[in-house]
Amino acid sequence: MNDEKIIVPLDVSDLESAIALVDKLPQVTFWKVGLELFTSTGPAILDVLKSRQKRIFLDLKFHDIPNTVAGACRAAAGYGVDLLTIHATCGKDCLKAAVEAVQVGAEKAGTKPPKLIAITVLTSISARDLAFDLKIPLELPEFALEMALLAKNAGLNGAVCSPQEVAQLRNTCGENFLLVCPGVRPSWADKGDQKRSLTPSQAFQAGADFLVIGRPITAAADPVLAWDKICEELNLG
Ligand SMILES: O=c1ccn([C@@H]2O[C@H](COP(=O)(O)O)[C@@H](O)[C@H]2O)c(=O)[nH]1
Repeated sequence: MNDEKIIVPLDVSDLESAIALVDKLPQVTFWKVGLELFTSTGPAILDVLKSRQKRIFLDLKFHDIPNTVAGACRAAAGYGVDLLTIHATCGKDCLKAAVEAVQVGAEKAGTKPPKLIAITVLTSISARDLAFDLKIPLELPEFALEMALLAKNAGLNGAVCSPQEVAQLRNTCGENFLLVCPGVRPSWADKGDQKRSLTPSQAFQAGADFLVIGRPITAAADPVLAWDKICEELNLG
């Protein structure tokens, strides 16, 4: 295991702040670009990250009808990013269309297709939210597993899941299915809106391939110190 397994989100609203964060943390090799930054500033940040030889997780969480999602996936695959997200709850037809679309988009742009990974159940959703607000009749771990299997059977490369479900998904979906865990919190960090979290070492031990850790680092008084503390706790060099 090494520190390239920790992905840090650039959850800021403008390009200047994003670049400042990237420059403040040169140790970070894998950055996540999500809805806030991409919606406010477009793809410019992707070129900045590529020019600094960073890996990119484009976390746009597509969720729409198959034709629309396929179009978005074709476009996103052309950016030459490493990871791309879609919600598993788009359904089987949509997931299959997305799998084909990333290949087509990447080929047209002459780039490597991104690994397409499906959101199972957002880490900000509790078991109570799922049952009482979303009216899903399955227990949360079972629903997360069903979403991961739907994605796997549709040909996706992996899933995004909470560290609390990662062991079960690893056991069922196998070693080659990529499992990326947000909702990770060191014992000293505030949980914020994350409702199903574990610590970084617990998440890796449970079988995560990659962790997404944002505010414990980016909102810390000293982000470099917070990053070093997490790496130290994980014995990473
Ligand atoms: O289920 C999900 C899917 C994506 N995310 C994203 O991960 C980061 C987490 O940031 P923190 O500051 O560590 O909470 C954020 O960009 C989310 O959009 C998630 O949290 N849960």
